[in-house]
Amino acid sequence: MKVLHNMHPNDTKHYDTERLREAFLCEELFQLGKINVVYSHIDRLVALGIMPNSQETLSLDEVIDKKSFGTDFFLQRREMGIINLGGAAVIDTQQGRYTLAHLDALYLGKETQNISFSSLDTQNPAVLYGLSVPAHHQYPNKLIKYEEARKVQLGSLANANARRINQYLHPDILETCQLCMGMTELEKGSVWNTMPAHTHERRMEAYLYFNIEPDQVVFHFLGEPTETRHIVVRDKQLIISPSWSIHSGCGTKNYSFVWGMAGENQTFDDMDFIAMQDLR
Ligand SMILES: O=C[C@H](O)[C@@H](O)CC(=O)C(=O)O
Ligand SMILES: [Zn+2]
Repeated sequence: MKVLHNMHPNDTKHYDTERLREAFLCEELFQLGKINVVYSHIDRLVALGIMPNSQETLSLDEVIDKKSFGTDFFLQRREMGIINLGGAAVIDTQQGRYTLAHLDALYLGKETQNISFSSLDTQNPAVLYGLSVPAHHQYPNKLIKYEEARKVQLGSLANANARRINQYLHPDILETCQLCMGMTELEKGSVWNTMPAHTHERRMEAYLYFNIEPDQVVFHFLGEPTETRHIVVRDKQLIISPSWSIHSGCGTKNYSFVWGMAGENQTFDDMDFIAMQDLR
């Protein structure tokens, strides 16, 4: 398990490229036949990269033992959201079996047990991206198909930021303790996400970029609004963004990303937008 620590904005000003990448970026979350786990001390968010091959089932309990989390099983005091970025997947739990097509999502509430993952298509393995945060109430498990996600159209081609936001774990779709999750798809010819940039003091955010071809990159912008830095991000890499940091990106071509938020509220519109004149 990879552990990422908190960073202070005053320290972050002095980070060089290597140190920035160590603190904010996870380069290799997905490996075929494996479950990879990243533990961030920011809001105790856990990111999981789960890539079952079609021959074997991957069980969460085999990777996350009692010692790593101090509980009898992973979701004893946590909730989790999963979005499938690959081929069809089956997720089995003691509470039920769920089939996820490409870009379907699943919410697993507190106390869900015996979770395992498998791929249905031998040619096209499932790529399951999970986020988990502490939870103190049990809400029902729920499959949210791509078509059922709440759609929001933002930006314009003239501003190179036309994009569709798909909200899966959102208060209008289902109740969760704190986790919110969605996926943003940029239209062809659009390259900017989340500009004008914002912060949200009460929530951290995680960005998992995908649909980036090998010869393309995204420049992810972070830092305090008056002390911005960038990290070059490639396909299926994860950025952890503390609440004081902007989180925005510009690609060499259109791309997609999964965003997830955790913290003390789920009020999407309490963001502090940064005026373009104030960015530095
Ligand atoms: O606080 C909200 C998150 O940053 C994302 O919803 C932003 C996003 O997906 C976008 O603007 O494209
Ligand atoms: Zn945000």
